[in-house]
Amino acid sequence: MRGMGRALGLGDEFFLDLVGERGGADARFTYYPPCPRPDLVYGLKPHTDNSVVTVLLLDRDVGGLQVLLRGEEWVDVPVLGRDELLVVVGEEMEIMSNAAFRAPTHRVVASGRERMSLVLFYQPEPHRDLEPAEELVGGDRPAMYRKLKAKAFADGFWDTFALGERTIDFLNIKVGRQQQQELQEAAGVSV
Ligand SMILES: O=C(O)CCC(=O)C(=O)O
Ligand SMILES: [Fe+2]
Repeated sequence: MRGMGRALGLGDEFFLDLVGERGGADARFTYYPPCPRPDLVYGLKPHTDNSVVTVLLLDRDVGGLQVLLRGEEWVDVPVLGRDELLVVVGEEMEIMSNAAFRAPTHRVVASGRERMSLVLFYQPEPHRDLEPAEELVGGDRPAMYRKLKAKAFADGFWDTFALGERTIDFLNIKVGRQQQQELQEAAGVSV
């Protein structure tokens, strides 16, 4: 997260300060049993993560994780035969960064071999407001998401996952063009 703040010219502590010190991380350990008909089912269906960032310890031997590129092409995350950590941007970072970073859709395809992964979903402190950082909102880049509590966002995840939607869409957080103009006018920014 330090690198992400630095990449946007906002300093190392920027995102760490926004999420707070007591945000914590949910851990998920997933065992994917060998699947006799991998052509019929997913290991894990397409989704975006409900996190600021997700850190995955991938199975060192068996692949299956794929990322959707440009909304059309599934690309395999390579298996390198050693312990690898992969950092995935979550939807909460997409909101905080005003879409400077976007949460990628990803899935796990089933295979005939067993597979394991260990995943940590880093969360903001639940009482924090989740909203585009004002440093990343300007005249030519209006706020793309409206404010809500981090806890309200986190609570939306399982319904969202069941429906196969993004939490941002399910909770209707995206701000339309008209609303962006109103918000900017209220903030005294000319459009
Ligand atoms: O098991 C994996 O490699 C990915 C797991 C994942 O995307 C998730 O738990 O959200
Ligand atoms: Fe995921």
